[in-house]
Amino acid sequence: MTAQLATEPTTTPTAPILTFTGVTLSFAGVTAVDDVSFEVGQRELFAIIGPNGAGKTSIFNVLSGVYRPDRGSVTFNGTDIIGAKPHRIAGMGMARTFQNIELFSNLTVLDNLMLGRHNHISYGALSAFAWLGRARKAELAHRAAVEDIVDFLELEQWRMLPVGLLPYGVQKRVELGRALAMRPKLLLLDEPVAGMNQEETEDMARFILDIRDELDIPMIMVEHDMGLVMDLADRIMAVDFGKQIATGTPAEVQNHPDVIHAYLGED
Ligand SMILES: Nc1ncnc2c1ncn2[C@@H]1O[C@H](COP(=O)(O)OP(=O)(O)OP(=O)(O)O)[C@@H](O)[C@H]1O
Repeated sequence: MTAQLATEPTTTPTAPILTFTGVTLSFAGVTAVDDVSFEVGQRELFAIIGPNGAGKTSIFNVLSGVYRPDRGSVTFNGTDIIGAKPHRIAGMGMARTFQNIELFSNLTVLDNLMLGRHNHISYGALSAFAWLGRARKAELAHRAAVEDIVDFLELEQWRMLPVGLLPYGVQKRVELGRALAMRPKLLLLDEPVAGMNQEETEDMARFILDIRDELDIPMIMVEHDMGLVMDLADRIMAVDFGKQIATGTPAEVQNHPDVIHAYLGED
């Protein structure tokens, strides 16, 4: 991996990249997130688990600025982000993949990845005209960064093909690539292996670990595949009916009586 994919420095090496403190979010009559608190370290793969309707997507939507919580605070890289618009939070370096693939299916892999660079392309039409050389140089740098991602995620054979023609598992990988193209300081993965077969799941697991260990990008992952979560996550938070019921290492969370109860519905 070349320097093209390296992220800019974060606040201090030991400060958490994200703090989520006492957050509550309600929709008419439903408390989707109920006084939830957690922190994510700068090299951490943090997973959020819980049964359907537990509040996982709502937590992601608070993080990425889609919903403003009723109470609580959220800081990202040392900055309070409550009330910030999604594009601003994305511009600060929080990238997200979605449960349902959100790519331009008739554009090629390379073009979809270039769109991920969008928030780093800082020259406007006028400055591009006045500083054509600089703009060209920037364009070349963006192309090089995208080619790095193609190598990293082993997408070479598909790079010039329209995304809509690719197998499902490869499309999910391209979506991950588009998030990486933003040079994120934090990556939110929403069910990264949902709908994948065994082989695709194993490939994705390998890439997620490489992102943490080689690119040093912290991640928050929502995932229903318990085997994957237990294998990959450094720490896990379990939620049920909007409440946080356990937070700890995979072994701690897996054996927690409230987690077993939430999943099995019995003691
Ligand atoms: N926009 C909304 N309007 C009303 N209620 C909502 C809205 N979004 C979520 N909810 C409710 O909040 C609760 C939490 O939903 P959420 O989608 O966050 O759960 P989840 O853990 O992500 O579930 P799943 O695993 O099925 O994706 C549910 O009761 C849901 O019906």
